Amino acid sequence: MPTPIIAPFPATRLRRLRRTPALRALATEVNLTPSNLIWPIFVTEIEGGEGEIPSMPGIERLTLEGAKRAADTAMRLGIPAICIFPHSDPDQKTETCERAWDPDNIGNRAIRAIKEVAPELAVMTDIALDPYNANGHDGIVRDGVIVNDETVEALARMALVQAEAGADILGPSDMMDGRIAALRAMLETNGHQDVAILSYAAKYASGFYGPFRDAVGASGRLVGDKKTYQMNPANRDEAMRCVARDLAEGADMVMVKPGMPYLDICRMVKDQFAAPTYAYQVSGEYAMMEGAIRNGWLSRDVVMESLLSFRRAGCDGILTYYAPQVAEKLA
Ligand SMILES: NCC(=O)CCC(=O)O
Repeated sequence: MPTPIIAPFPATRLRRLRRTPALRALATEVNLTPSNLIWPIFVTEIEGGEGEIPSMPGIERLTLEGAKRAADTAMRLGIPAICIFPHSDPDQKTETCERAWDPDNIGNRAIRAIKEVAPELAVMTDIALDPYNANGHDGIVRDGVIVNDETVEALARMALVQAEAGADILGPSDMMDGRIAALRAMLETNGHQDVAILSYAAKYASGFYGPFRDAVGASGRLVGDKKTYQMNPANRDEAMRCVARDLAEGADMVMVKPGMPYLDICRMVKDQFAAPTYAYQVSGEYAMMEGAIRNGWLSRDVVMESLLSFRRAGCDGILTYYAPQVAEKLA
């Protein structure tokens, strides 16, 4: 970091450059544009499953038709990517999770539906078994243990069908060891060498995911917690090891998740690795802000402020449920 030279007061008056909007514009250090945004959406296959998610006011689960409309909106607003999260039929969730690699599962149908109407929009996916797992875990559970290597094989199959359905960016969010290498090898050997991987590299075991689990219908299903695979919120060095490992295994981009409570990690990752770095402003962060805004306790300006904090922390982009609202404002 360069050391700023400060002449003694009154030669230096830092307020000079804050005096007018024009001067403040000239002295602005980071910006936010729609191209910094990835928009996570929930797509349901359940009859009547669409509509507002109570713990995420203003956010709806979409039908396939709704997902196509969202894709049109993203294109119109200059949002470069949509990320699909499936709300799948609870009766078809199993302990073996085979629907995760069914080409006709709701996630893969949504990829194809979006590509049909907006082929230029980048489609990102989620790679983890939880939407299709009877016990709500991201991996296969045997005798109460989330088994790593068998899960990684399942994730690689899931990756292949998503690539075949037309995904541009795969988002492994499972936190198993060795999954990036396995996905990369699966893509390379099957002619999908140009499909990108945005690794959920530093994903913490966080209470801020609560509303997301309501959104995808996983609440109440999870047996135990995810602490044997997601990271301890107390750890920083471990995040660096996770990111280094995922980049070395072939990740093209990396993510820190959640976002606002982990801005220190975002900054360290960007400084250390200079790779495309993203943060996920997760459902609980959305719920906190939106709940307070709707109660009149905070002004809506906090949304932009929160997103600028990611840019200041070095993030190239942000996954945020506020993407369309913010892009509309920036237009
Ligand atoms: N893989 C997605 C999550 O685990 C949660 C995201 C959120 O809470 O918004």
